[in-house]
Amino acid sequence: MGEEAPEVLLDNLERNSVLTYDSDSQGYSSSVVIGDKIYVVGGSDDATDLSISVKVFDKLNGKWLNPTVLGTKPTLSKGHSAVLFRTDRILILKRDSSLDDCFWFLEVDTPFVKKQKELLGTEVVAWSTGVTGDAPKPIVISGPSGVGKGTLIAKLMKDYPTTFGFSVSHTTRAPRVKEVNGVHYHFTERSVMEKDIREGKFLETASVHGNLYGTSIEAVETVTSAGKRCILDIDVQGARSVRASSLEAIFVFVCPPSFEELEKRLRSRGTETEEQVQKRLRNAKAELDQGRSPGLFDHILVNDDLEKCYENLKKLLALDERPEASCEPTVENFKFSVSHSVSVKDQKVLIRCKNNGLEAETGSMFVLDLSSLKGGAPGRTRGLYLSASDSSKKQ
Ligand SMILES: Nc1nc2c(ncn2[C@@H]2O[C@H](COP(=O)(O)OP(=O)(O)O)[C@@H](O)[C@H]2O)c(=O)[nH]1
Ligand SMILES: Nc1ncnc2c1ncn2[C@@H]1O[C@H](COP(=O)(O)OP(=O)(O)O)[C@@H](O)[C@H]1O
Repeated sequence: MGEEAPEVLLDNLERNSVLTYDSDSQGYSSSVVIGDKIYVVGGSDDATDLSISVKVFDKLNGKWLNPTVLGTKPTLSKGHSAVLFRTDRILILKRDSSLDDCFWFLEVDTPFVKKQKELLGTEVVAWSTGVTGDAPKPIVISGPSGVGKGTLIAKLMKDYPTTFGFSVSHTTRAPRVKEVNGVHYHFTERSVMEKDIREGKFLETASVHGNLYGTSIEAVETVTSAGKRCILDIDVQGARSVRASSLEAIFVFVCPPSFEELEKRLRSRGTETEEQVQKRLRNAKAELDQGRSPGLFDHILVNDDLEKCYENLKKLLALDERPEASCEPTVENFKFSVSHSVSVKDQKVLIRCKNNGLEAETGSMFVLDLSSLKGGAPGRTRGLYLSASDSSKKQ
């Protein structure tokens, strides 16, 4: 990468505006000026990498910065528009893409990105997929070892396979006999996991019973991209981290009816050595105290009779009223067919779609309302509302 900004950028520095252009070598790129930096989004330097690239140019010292790019990147498209939103993120609208792949946010100065800049000591940007509607909240389930979290989650997944998806954590602990890599956990070497943590791939991590555990951003996105509600089985430290993150979730703590019963279940499961059982029981005492501490968990369930506890879990997830929770788009069969132009006003993005080869008047207009945005990196940006504007209804 050269040290000089492309001419096309320099021409537009003063206007602080978005520029979108076609380039033979790089495909479709756009640049957005924010403060002293220019964010160039689009194209790819590497023919094997099919994701949209991001470059950052520092106007103060005239140098390109090499940003750490976090989150799942959007794939290259036939073009896109880029608009600055709330001074800390850029909304990318991909052309010719379906509703679930159309809206992306490149966060450049959100609280999450600021924190990652401090942690990593580099320039950081983070991608977050935009989703229409208010997707159902993920569910965090915590509780001491042997209390029955896995049993309850397995029942939920079996009864509602299209509604729920399990966030497959990474761990450095050894697999148990019946555990499958990639299904129950991603079993990982400590050195690999530590490297991934440094690279910002995790939503949260914790050291539990002497091993590292963590929820990767990808684990959550795999579930949500499949249109399912994410279930996280994580310890109390992890729950605390998720509480502090932008992933708005429902937090459920599962308690045993007694400590003796917990010990009995843990031993009868037969998956741990005596030494490991002792360690888990010691940790259980602290976890039970923390689980009951105010403000962390929304619900506490006592898992005495399994069926009763399962019914209570379903009730609090409102499954009896809303069996197939979904996040229906507000505009059906939406697709930016060929090209579009955008403008932003009062947290609303006006999108003018042009039909193939026809006059602009025959296109359609949509309004993307961003006033109820929630979430964001790491994870998805929810609460986008798309509606057809009056002029498009006339057609
Ligand atoms: N923070 C965090 N905790 C996790 C994660 N995955 C699993 N755990 C927790 O790690 C603890 C030990 O899990 P595991 O070794 O499967 O044993 P089990 O709870 O006895 O079945 C449990 O409290 C899990 O909830 C994760 O990704 N992050
Ligand atoms: N309500 C319950 N009553 C009796 N045994 C239970 C109950 N819930 C779970 N178990 C059993 O307790 C053991 C531990 O459950 P598991 O789901 O593995 O716990 P966790 O995932 O919280 O470590 C398993 O053998 C499971 O079959």
